[in-house]
Amino acid sequence: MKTTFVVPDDLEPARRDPAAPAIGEAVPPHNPRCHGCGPDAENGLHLRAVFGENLTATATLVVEPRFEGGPGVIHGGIVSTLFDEMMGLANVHLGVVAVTAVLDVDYARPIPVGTTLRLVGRVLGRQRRKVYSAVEAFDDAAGPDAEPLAAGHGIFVVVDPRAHFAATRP
Ligand SMILES: CCCCCCCC(=O)SCCNC(=O)CCNC(=O)[C@H](O)C(C)(C)COP(=O)(O)OP(=O)(O)OC[C@H]1O[C@@H](n2cnc3c(N)ncnc32)[C@H](O)[C@@H]1OP(=O)(O)O
Repeated sequence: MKTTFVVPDDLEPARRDPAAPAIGEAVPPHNPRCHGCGPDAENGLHLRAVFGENLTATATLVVEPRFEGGPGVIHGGIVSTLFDEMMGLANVHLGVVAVTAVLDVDYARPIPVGTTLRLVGRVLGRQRRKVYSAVEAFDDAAGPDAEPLAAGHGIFVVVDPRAHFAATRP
């Protein structure tokens, strides 16, 4: 991976919220209409992630023809959306609401339509209100030791959801 994103070396450890659903359980959608994970989003991605060990969240997704960008390959904006969402879902381990401030994506390989992606989001650590997270996308058919097809990083900022969405919540 060739990203220039810098993860600070003085991150504070992130702690799992004891009230979060157990490891192995589904990550609940944070908004039923969310384009990434919402079951009610008409044309959404409908990501269904599961909580994993070490502050991870994992999901699989088939790259459908409607996700095409270049001929026969996934649109880069879809990868960005998947990455934003998977890191956001991993952050649910922490029991906070954190919105994306920075999203960095390293598109390492073309991803053909029809690929089953295995997506793994992970919380790296915290710095005050900032949550640093990372994400990788693998070809699920390529086995556990395969290199990622794409990888990303994010900085999420913890907000008070009532105040943050006060003006926009329907
Ligand atoms: C609800 C869960 C959803 C999960 C999945 C989906 C995630 C999403 O897609 S969220 C939607 C996209 N994101 C947004 O709409 C956010 C829009 N931006 C904002 O609302 C604001 O800029 C916000 C909240 C990120 C930061 O504003 P504010 O609350 O005033 O924070 P502020 O005090 O400026 O900064 C807090 C810290 O974050 C840092 N920070 C803020 N923005 C950035 C940035 N762009 N780059 C780097 N650092 C940043 C600040 O430097 C500060 O760090 P430090 O502690 O080191 O001083």
